[in-house]
Amino acid sequence: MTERPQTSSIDPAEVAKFQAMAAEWWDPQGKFKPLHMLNPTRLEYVTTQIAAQFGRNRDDARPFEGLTILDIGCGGGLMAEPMARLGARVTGADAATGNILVASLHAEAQGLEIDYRATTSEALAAEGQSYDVVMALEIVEHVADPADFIATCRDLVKPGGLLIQSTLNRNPKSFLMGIIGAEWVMRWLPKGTHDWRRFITPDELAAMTTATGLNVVDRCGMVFNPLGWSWSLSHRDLSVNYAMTAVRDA
Ligand SMILES: C[S@@+](CC[C@H](N)C(=O)[O-])C[C@H]1O[C@@H](n2cnc3c(N)ncnc32)[C@H](O)[C@@H]1O
Repeated sequence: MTERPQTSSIDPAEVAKFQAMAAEWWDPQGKFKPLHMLNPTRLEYVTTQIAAQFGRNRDDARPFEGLTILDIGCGGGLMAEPMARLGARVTGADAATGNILVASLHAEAQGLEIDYRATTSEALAAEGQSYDVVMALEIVEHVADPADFIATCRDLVKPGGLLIQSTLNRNPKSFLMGIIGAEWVMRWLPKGTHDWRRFITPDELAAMTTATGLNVVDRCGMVFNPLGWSWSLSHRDLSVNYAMTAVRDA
């Protein structure tokens, strides 16, 4: 583990926003509707990357048996649950205690064993925890210092493991789609959920990730098609939502 001054990744105002919405995590028509819509596409991306890195066959019933996964900033567990169903040993961590309560109750009702913790990346790193895969999905735009947060995530990845991040690009189109479209026109998200200035371009995210010593091996867009009302993966279009995979050298 790299020695760095211990700073907090928490931006209290950001965490308070999610704490206030905690009860709505599992309502597909509620305040997290965009994440519910995006989830199958994110799952497709994440499972493809993990299967490729660890030589697993996604057609198996539980292809990720034996792998440990940390879902940092797990919210209500929208991604933690499917990963547990695929056989992984999942830890879900979130700074908002309300989220962890909702996530734990939901997993229990589903008969899923997930180790949910109200904590932060830096606290887990300080405990010396490490995982085969760290998923940091839609969180880097909400933390106090993205570069510092990514460096802590790197510490949490075992050698040979993966850090998979997803976030929003910063450009005029993402302002139109991510703020005006999603928050003001469609009202999919409460106004103010996102601050466009905190969105991160793929090059910025790749630079911050590479600076930690991780190797970025894939960047992929997640594209909303308003005609088909569907999402798809695209390695050509990273203009709004995108994901990035990085490997820690073995
Ligand atoms: C947009 S939500 C994404 C939730 C989940 N990853 C998903 O995509 O379904 C961001 C989450 O990150 C959490 N969060 C923000 N800052 C955090 C921090 N420093 N440590 C842990 N969780 C944090 C928030 O409480 C919130 O639940």
